[in-house]
Amino acid sequence: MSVGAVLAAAGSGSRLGYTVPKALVPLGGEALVARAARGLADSGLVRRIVVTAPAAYLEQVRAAVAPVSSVDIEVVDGGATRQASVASGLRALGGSDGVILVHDAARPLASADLIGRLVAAVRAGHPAVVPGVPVVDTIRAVDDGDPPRAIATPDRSGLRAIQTPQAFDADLLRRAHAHGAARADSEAVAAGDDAGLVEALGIAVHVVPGEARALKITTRHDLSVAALYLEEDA
Ligand SMILES: Nc1ccn([C@@H]2O[C@H](COP(=O)(O)OP(=O)(O)OP(=O)(O)O)[C@@H](O)[C@H]2O)c(=O)n1
Ligand SMILES: C[C@](O)(CO)[C@H](O)COP(=O)(O)O
Repeated sequence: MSVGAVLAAAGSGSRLGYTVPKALVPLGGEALVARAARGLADSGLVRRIVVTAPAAYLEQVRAAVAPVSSVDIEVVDGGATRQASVASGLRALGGSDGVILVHDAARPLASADLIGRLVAAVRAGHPAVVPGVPVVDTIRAVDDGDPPRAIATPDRSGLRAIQTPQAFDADLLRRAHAHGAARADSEAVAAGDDAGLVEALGIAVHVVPGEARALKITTRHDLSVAALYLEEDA
C-alpha cells in the first residue's frame, strides 16, 4: 500500500501575527512548511506530497519546499477552511495510494517514528489513526453565559489532545470528505480535523501515542518552544 500525503499550509496564521502566512514563517532558518514536508519525506514512507497553499503565495511556498527533493511535491491552492484545503489536496493527490497521511505545516517537528507508527497501524487494519497525548490540565466544559459557568468536568484520564499527522485508508478518507463537504454546505460547519469527518460516518478512530514535539505552532510562544526542540536536537 503506497503512502501519499496532504500537507495543509493554506492558513493565514492570524494568531501568530506575521506579515506572511504561517507556513512561510521561519523556524531555525527554514520555513515551517519546508520542515513539515522534510519530516514526511525523511520518514522514507511517503511517495508524494501535495501541499495546499494560500492562493497569493503559491510561488513562495513552491520555493520554500523546493530543497526537499527526495519525494515528489506539488503545491496547489488551498480553501477557505482547513477542511476545504485538505479536500483540494486530496483531489490533486489522485487515486493511486492505499494510505493517506494528512498533516499540518503548523506542526513542523513531528518525528519519523510517529509517522511510522501511524502508517503501520493503518496497514495493520485500522482505517483511521491519530496521535494523541494525555492532557495535563483539568478540562471543564463552560457555558457561554456572562459570567461563564463551568457545567461539566470530564474525567481527564480518558482525554487526549489530538495531533497531526493523521493516517487513513485512502478510500475511507475520500468518502469522509465527500460526506463532510455535503454537511459543511448545509450546516455551515467545517471539521477541526480529518478524523472528525471519519467519526461522522460512524467509524471508530484508532489513537496511537503522540509526542510533545509534534506541537502545533499557534502563537509566538509555540515558536520559541519549537526552537528549543531544535536546540536539543543539535
Ligand atoms: N483555510 C485553511 C486554514 C488552515 N489551514 C492549515 O491548517 C493547519 C492548522 O491550522 P491553524 O494552525 O489554525 O492555522 P491558521 O488557520 O493559519 O491559524 P490562525 O487561526 O491563527 O489564522 C495549518 O497548517 C494551516 O496552514 C489550511 O490549510 N487552510
Ligand atoms: C488538525 C489539528 O491540528 C488537530 O489537532 C487541529 O484540529 C487544528 O486546529 P485549528 O483550529 O485549525 O488550529
